[in-house]
Amino acid sequence: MGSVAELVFFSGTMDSGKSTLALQVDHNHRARGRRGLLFTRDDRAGVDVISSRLGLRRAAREVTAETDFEAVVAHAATEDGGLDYLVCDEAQFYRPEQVEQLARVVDEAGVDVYAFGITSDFRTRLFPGSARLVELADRVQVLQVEALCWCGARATHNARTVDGIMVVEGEQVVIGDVAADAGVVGYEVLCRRHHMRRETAAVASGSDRGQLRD
Ligand SMILES: Nc1ncnc2c1ncn2[C@@H]1O[C@H](COP(=O)(O)OP(=O)(O)O)[C@@H](O)[C@H]1O
Ligand SMILES: Cc1cn([C@H]2C[C@H](O)[C@@H](COP(=O)(O)O)O2)c(=O)[nH]c1=O
Repeated sequence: MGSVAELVFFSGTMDSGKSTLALQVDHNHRARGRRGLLFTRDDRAGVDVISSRLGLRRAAREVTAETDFEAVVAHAATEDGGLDYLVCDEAQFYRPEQVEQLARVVDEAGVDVYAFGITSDFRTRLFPGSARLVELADRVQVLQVEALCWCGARATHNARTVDGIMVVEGEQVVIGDVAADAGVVGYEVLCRRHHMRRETAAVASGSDRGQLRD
């Protein structure tokens, strides 16, 4: 507020509180009279919504491949009295060009951008949108709440399971959840050691469903 605008990337594994923090940041800025917009892409709960596992939920604008953030901000400046900040959830799914637009929104229009997303996919590879955010952000902030691996260590990586078995091949984007009843495709957060060993909680407990898939 009154200071130089920033592009901040809040990064963490799945289930580390990113969407909760996104809605808290929006709440705090809005409470002080700042004008902002919420964006997301492919939230688990559906389109046009940011949802947190703590139960918070707010309407948001759905980002598509066509979304042009500079145009949105320019339009708001002429029609709606301008914007002070953008909150951008699921930013890993944004196109690198859209992240560049966000950087220009900060530098040329003085609008703060708070982006939230996972850095790497189930193969431990960077999402293109997250890579661009790491490259361009003024600050990359790791979430304070530590998601934990089944062994108790800090979870740093996201594993994907298909029918309960960890996989390392497949489409980069498959919307899903970490809940035990997540469906055919699920996710589990692990420490690096157990991600590299492909040891999910089910494998560690020796359950039938927790076998290794070649
Ligand atoms: N029943 C619960 N009680 C307390 N905290 C919870 C509960 N369910 C989820 N959480 C918290 O919410 C976090 C997930 O928040 P969320 O914003 O949905 O994460 P992300 O967007 O990073 O996937 C969990 O790490 C946990 O701290
Ligand atoms: C690891 C990984 C995740 N996804 C998807 C799964 C979820 O829909 C989102 C992450 O949401 P969250 O709010 O951070 O829990 O990303 C994916 O498509 N591909 C992956 O490799």
